[in-house]
Amino acid sequence: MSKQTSFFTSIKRLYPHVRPILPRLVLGLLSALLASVVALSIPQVLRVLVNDFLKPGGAGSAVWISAVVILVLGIAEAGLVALRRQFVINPATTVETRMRVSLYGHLQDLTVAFHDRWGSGQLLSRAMSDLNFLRRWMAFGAIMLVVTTLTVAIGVGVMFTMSWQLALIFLAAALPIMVYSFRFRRRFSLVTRLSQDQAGDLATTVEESVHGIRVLKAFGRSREALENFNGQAEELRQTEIAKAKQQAEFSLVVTLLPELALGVGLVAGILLASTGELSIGSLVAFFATAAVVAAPVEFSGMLLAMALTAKSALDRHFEVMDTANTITSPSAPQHPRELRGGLRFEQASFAFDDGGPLLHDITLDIRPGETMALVGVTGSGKSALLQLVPRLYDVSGGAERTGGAVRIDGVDVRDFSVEELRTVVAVAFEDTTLFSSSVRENVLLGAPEPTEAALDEALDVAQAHFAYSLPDGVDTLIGEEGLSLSGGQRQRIALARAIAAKPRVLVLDDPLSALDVNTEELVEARLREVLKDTTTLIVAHRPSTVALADRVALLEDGRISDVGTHTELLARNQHYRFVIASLDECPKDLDSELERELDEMEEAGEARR
Ligand SMILES: Nc1ncnc2c1ncn2[C@@H]1O[C@H](COP(=O)(O)OP(=O)(O)OP(=O)(O)O)[C@@H](O)[C@H]1O
Repeated sequence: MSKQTSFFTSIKRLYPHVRPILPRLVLGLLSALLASVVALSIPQVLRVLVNDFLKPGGAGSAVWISAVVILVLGIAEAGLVALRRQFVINPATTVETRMRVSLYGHLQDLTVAFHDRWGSGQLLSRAMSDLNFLRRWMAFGAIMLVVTTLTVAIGVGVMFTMSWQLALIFLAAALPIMVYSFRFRRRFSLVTRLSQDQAGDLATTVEESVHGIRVLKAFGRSREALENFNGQAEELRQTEIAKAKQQAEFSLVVTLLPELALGVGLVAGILLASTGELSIGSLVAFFATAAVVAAPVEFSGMLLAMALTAKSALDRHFEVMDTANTITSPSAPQHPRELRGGLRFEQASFAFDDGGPLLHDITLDIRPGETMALVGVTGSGKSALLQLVPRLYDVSGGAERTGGAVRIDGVDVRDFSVEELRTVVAVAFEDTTLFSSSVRENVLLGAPEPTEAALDEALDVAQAHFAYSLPDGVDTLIGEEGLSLSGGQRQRIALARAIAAKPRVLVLDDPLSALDVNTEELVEARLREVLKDTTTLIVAHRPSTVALADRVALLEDGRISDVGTHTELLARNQHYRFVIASLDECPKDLDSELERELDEMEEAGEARR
């Protein structure tokens, strides 16, 4: 949670967004203000009517004229209120949309480490309900707060001109209201922020359970999920009740005190009128004005609550917007003299924000066009290491660059422009994400030339021919809103996406894990052809994936402990044998496998001679 800021410090930050629509907001404000002035002038018509005409011998036509004037003023007031709406609604929705788009853009820029820390529901509630509330506040709450304050100030001024004694009684009632408002502001700020955060957590729970619905059902946990949700929803309900109670208490005070003042004022007014110090017309006009002033005062509880909620929504918005993106392009990006795809880790170290050191002193050289498999026990940091290449995470050491480096053709990946780096490097993860669009758009997402031929080639290499048989072929909508694909199908589309990007460096995180053995063999055969010119770093969880590689790097205790061919490592590295033995479908007898591999190599050597 961010540090506490004052109301005006927070609201001031809205100004750059509001500046373009300021003229219309001012027009809206003027309309509302004029509506209040019109409302305040109605009692003055009454005053003139009572003082000058409602007496024996007074002109009867004056009553009709007054009625017509009051009617015209009433219509003018209604027209001005409608005009306020007209002026502000459109621009306020524009501000809301722009702020939402800039939030979305910033979320796209922010690092993966940021997204690891933030629950999706918290971001969702900021992008949707907080900004929605801000729009309503700009279009209504903020304007009415200014108008109300001015109406009360003008109204009290008018009341003073009519009777300073009665006006003082009203002012005396305002003092406790001000003290109470101050206390209310502090308590309400806390509770409104709590309710927004709880709503965000609730949204995260909904999102998680919708995504995990199969697991919840399969493990029969739907009931527990419901109980957990119920608990969270109940917490939010309690907070909302606390909010409503505080608002109700405030409304009680701001309604009761002016009414009390009205009662005391009535007695004092009659006394003053009986002594001739106050005319009957002024007394009537005073109370009519007091009624006009009391309405916005009673309204002020709601307006204050709205303003505090808007402040809290803005604070939540800027918590995200103020988070700096630490993975950015340098001011003077560098390019390799010749892009060949040589990938080098130089004493690279890495730790997740909330974890201890995971990788240290990683040194590994992958030649241009070489395919290197990365093998290590589960949790050893293979995926983390891969993600350093496209800078999904940066090596440790920050700006001082004390945590080693990852280089492509000699250039530190931090010296590339991020856009260029991500065209040089393409990735496919085991856990695939497809977007709600067609197969074609998913596959050609990063393709330099999004042609039909590129699509066909990528689908062919990834053995994703099934895409042509989908209801609308490659134009079938897939992803969350589209047709559900099997795990293996999804992986093949994700692999096709990485291939279609035609990268110099391909980073694959066990991308074949969900394929059956036959399909995997076919994909591997085609991949071998395609990978000839592409430097590839591939996490291998299966011996068959290891077989795809020219060499294998062994990740052990946070460093690369050995590099060599599969056969070399089998022959000399005990830990490698242990890791291979623990992989799925591993050959049970590694010694026989080693002998067989060596025989094959010997035969191949003799054949060449
Ligand atoms: N976003 C994260 N924040 C903090 N810690 C993480 C994060 N992702 C992974 N870890 C931790 O870092 C360690 C290495 O994770 P990583 O996924 O790189 O391992 P791996 O070798 O790829 O594992 P596997 O073979 O099971 O896929 C694990 O202990 C994991 O719990």
